[in-house]
Amino acid sequence: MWRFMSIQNRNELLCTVNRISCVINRKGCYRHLSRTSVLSVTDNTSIIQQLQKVEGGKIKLEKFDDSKIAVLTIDNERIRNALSGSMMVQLRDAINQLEEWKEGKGVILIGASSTFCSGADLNLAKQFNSPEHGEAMCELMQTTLTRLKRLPMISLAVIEGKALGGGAELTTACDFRLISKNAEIRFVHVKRGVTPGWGGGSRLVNIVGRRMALRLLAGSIKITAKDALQYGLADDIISSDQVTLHAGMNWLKKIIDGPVNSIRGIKQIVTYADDLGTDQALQFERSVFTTVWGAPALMESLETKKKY
Ligand SMILES: CC[C@@H](C(=O)O)C(=O)SCCNC(=O)CCNC(=O)[C@H](O)C(C)(C)COP(=O)(O)OP(=O)(O)OC[C@H]1O[C@@H](n2cnc3c(N)ncnc32)[C@H](O)[C@@H]1OP(=O)(O)O
Repeated sequence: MWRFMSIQNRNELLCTVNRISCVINRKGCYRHLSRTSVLSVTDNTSIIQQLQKVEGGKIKLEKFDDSKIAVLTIDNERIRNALSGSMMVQLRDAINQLEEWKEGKGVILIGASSTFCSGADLNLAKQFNSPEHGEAMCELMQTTLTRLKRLPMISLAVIEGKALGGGAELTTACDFRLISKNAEIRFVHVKRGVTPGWGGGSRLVNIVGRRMALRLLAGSIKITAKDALQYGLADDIISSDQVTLHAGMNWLKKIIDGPVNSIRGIKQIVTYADDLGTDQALQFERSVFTTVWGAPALMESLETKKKY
């Protein structure tokens, strides 16, 4: 449960989200005071260490200081960018780094080698098939993806090729989705006799609504680019003559053109509104506003008549 706590002083706002306490400062940056699990207190450390031993592939994080956009690449070409155990842990570590990147305004999630992600590595599912392993993997992935969704920068999934099972779930952890003309998203979980477990089921309801989510999940319906746009799952289609990463960068740059404090503040306001009741969200919005009102970006724009 989210709990607004107090304005520390004019410069800092202290709040807690479940067991995570964070402080938001005048620059719109936040830092965690503690990083315990968002969703569970179960100590799954040893199981996560076992999962981590299922190696293969990598998660690459690049931060571009000029555009203030980071690119997270899912790279496990041999098995169509399926996530090995070590990649799940690397994804968590990359989110740690992004939380510390105070200048960042945007983040792109993309797959290497012209495809997005074919879900969890099925070899991992074969080796670690107990409910305890399922619980530990879900906790790791849900916590990581919840933190991705709540980053104070705007996130975009750029989908080329296939996003299947857990791969489809990953796309739902981003604020926006761009999909290339021939790409496909499919929640294939029922075909494997399972359900979503990385938080994608719950997030899908928020994105497309309850009835459409039921259809897409239970029916394991193949979602083309055109369908995704029509269902509100994608925000735009990338035409075949465009390089997908460039198209994603250009699309995102238009949204994050404003000053860093405003962009990060807005993302946090929207995140809180999404997770809190209206009263708390309004209170939080007011509190973030006090960190930008009278701050250098506004004063400079008043002084020089500059518009961002
Ligand atoms: C919580 C998430 C979790 C869940 O609970 O649901 C999951 O995500 S489970 C995984 C769900 N995903 C799938 O079921 C996708 C399975 N893969 C495919 O359907 C196809 O491979 C593909 C992704 C459509 C690509 O087809 P194609 O281009 O024809 O290539 P191949 O089929 O020949 O695949 C090449 C190579 O990759 C291996 N592969 C693909 N996906 C996975 C995966 N998820 N885990 C492990 N390995 C995967 C595939 O077996 C081939 O290997 P080789 O036979 O050794 O060449």
